Amino acid sequence: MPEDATRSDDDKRNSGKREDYLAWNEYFMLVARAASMRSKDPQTQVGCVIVNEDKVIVGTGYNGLPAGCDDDKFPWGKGNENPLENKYAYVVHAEQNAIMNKIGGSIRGCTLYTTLFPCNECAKLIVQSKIAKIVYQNDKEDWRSAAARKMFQVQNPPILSERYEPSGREIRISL
Ligand SMILES: O=c1ccn([C@H]2C[C@H](O)[C@@H](COP(=O)(O)O)O2)c(=O)[nH]1
Repeated sequence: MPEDATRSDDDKRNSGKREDYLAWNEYFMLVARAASMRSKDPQTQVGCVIVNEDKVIVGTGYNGLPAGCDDDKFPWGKGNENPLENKYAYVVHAEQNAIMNKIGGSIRGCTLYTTLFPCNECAKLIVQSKIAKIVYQNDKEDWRSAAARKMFQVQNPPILSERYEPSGREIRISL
């Protein structure tokens, strides 16, 4: 029997590659979005992915408490007069976690995908790590992101930042 006779008609017609695969930007932003879903912050969930020049993910993170700090015992609010009772005193930012969690050595030249444009504190670490480019989804456009942009722009070469262009693709995943 010829080998071809064992293949279904569908197989024979579909001899090319799939065309609706995720684009790289969609893929990395989707992973950043998935990471953000681990956050316990009731207001703002941020996810971040660091990708090297070979398009390999070398770090991921989301905003959460430092190791050993119980999610149920530390505050998640932000309106308390006592700074010790606000989340800001404790939360590690998504970008900070992704940088801290990176596998391997240097992340020089990597691209950082984040669901929220980095604040000034994250920007300091991004600059020091020699990350080359930021792809972001949302921007609070406050003084913190302005300070971050200022630090990115004075680098030589500047750290590029690009707003993620939504593709319009909808993904429904049952877990
Ligand atoms: O670059 C950033 C900026 C902020 N975050 C985290 C820190 C907090 O958990 C939230 C911000 O909370 P708001 O209630 O919106 O002020 O986002 C981050 O991970 N990365």
